[in-house]
Amino acid sequence: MMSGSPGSRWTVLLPVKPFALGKSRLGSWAGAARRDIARAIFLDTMDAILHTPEVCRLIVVTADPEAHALAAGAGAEGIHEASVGGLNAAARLGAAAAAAAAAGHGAGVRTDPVAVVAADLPALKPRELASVLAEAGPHPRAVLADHRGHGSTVLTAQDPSFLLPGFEGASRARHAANGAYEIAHSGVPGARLDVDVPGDLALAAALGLGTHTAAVQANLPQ
Ligand SMILES: Nc1nc2c(ncn2[C@@H]2O[C@H](COP(=O)(O)OP(=O)(O)OP(=O)(O)O)[C@@H](O)[C@H]2O)c(=O)[nH]1
Ligand SMILES: C=C(OP(=O)(O)O)C(=O)O
Repeated sequence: MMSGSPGSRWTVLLPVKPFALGKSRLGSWAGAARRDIARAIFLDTMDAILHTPEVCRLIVVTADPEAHALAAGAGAEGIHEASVGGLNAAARLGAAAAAAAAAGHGAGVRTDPVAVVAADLPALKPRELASVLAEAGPHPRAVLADHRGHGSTVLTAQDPSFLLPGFEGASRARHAANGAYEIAHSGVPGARLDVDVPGDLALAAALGLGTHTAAVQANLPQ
């Protein structure tokens, strides 16, 4: 749980859409439970990040008061998003806060690297995130492709001022074209498995869901 040890140096930005709006593509299958699924997936993603020793700071960026309360209860920080302006705008808000914190420490103080992590990774394991961050570390910017190879689930930057988020659509190619090093895909399936459609949840279940998502999923049509 965010040890603050000498090896823990990453700031993770975790943007999440209000639970009542997010994961709309699960709606026709999950019905009234869609909100519960969105919340559970966020909680499992956040738990995995908080149990990653290399992470010293977690900033949740959201317009949802419930997500803020859950983040605070878990020991994370929150940044309020005044309007739901998309993932890139939320990532930029978080990166600006991380950059401001670094500036506040004065000249010559090392800037901690930042990683934006998608909040829809219910099979993410701390050892996977640790491995992704270790590989990303030497590169100015780095990207992890999602399980389809089309989108991105993690984007990192050594300097938060140069995160340059280009999520949405074919974001893996966009991030790579914009200079981000492509992180190797082997051994981190949970870090790549963003849940967009019902079939993704079955794929995530095969990898091992976090406890919150597993509990909600048990009451849904299989
Ligand atoms: N803070 C914030 N997070 C966002 C926003 N849009 C998307 N996200 C988050 O970015 C991640 C990837 O987004 P999507 O896959 O589009 O997720 P989603 O919008 O919940 O799903 P759909 O409604 O099915 O498109 C998810 O963890 C979302 O919660 C936004 O406007 N603000
Ligand atoms: C926002 C993105 O993903 P999704 O496919 O989950 O919408 C993305 O991969 O850039």
